[in-house]
Amino acid sequence: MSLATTFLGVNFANPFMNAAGVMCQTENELTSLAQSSSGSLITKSCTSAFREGNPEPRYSKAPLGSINSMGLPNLGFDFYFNYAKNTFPSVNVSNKPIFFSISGLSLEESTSMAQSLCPLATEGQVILELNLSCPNVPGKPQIGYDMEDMDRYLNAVSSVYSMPFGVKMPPYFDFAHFDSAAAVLNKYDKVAFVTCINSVGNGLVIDIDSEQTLIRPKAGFGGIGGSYVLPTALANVNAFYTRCPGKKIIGCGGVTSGSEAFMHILAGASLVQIGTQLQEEGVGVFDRILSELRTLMEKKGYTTLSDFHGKLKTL
Ligand SMILES: O=C(O)c1[nH]c(=O)[nH]c(=O)c1Cl
Repeated sequence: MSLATTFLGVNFANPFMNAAGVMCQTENELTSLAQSSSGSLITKSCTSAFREGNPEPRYSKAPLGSINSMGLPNLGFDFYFNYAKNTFPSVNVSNKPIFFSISGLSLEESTSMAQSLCPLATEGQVILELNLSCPNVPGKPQIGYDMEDMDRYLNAVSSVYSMPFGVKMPPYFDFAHFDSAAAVLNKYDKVAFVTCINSVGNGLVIDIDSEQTLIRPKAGFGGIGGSYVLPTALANVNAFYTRCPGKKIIGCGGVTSGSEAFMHILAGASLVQIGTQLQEEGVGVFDRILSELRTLMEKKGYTTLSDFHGKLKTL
């Protein structure tokens, strides 16, 4: 029985990692992930400069998951670059790969960061996940919901970034949108993986006792994560898995146990990101879900992920 896998020519001890944004903003959080049982980790989506983010409370647990409107708080590109280049190698006891998330507030900012990151990628130190789906920066619509904008971003980043990279996509809810988003992604061979999904944008969770919203920013509107989004996450994983045959899929959304991880892999995910459940449970979630997935595979007679990867059966 092995949960090891190869992704973009890199070896992973297991398919699990954090979702960008969760437990990955500070050095301590990143090092805690580096020394956890995860197979890899990803840095908080960064902008060129330090960002305070939205007023708190900006994250809340909710009955079936979470709501957040963090507003892209991060320590700035240089911090994460230096972490990945200098600090991470010294704390990376299990030699796990590290992903690097960027989310500029403009095409120029994202392109500039990608260009600066490229040398580290060519040295095999990082894998870029370009975030096209932050729902929480007031006045900045999600790039992934504007096909022409997404095309322009991918064209610009591809022209300065010489290595394979991936994109973090928003959830789509219509076959026409799966088709048009996949058509844009398939124009770019350098887009080697697609991470589905980011939080389901601009939900509203209400506390019936206080009759208030749970978070302060944007009148309480925020990205929804956790069990609420599992069916949408699985659908997006499978929709892009079938529409982008030359690309790998990373699944994100609603993974709280080995069962949901199994579903994501069955739907086509090669790696699996954990967000809300990691935020609520801590890094022990990786040990638990690894054990649960092993037990489930044993029960079904599978010994490797490829035994069931992408093998979802339809009726
Ligand atoms: O508010 C955030 O920082 C945030 N929150 C999300 O749920 N997804 C994102 O991509 C980002 Cl960038």
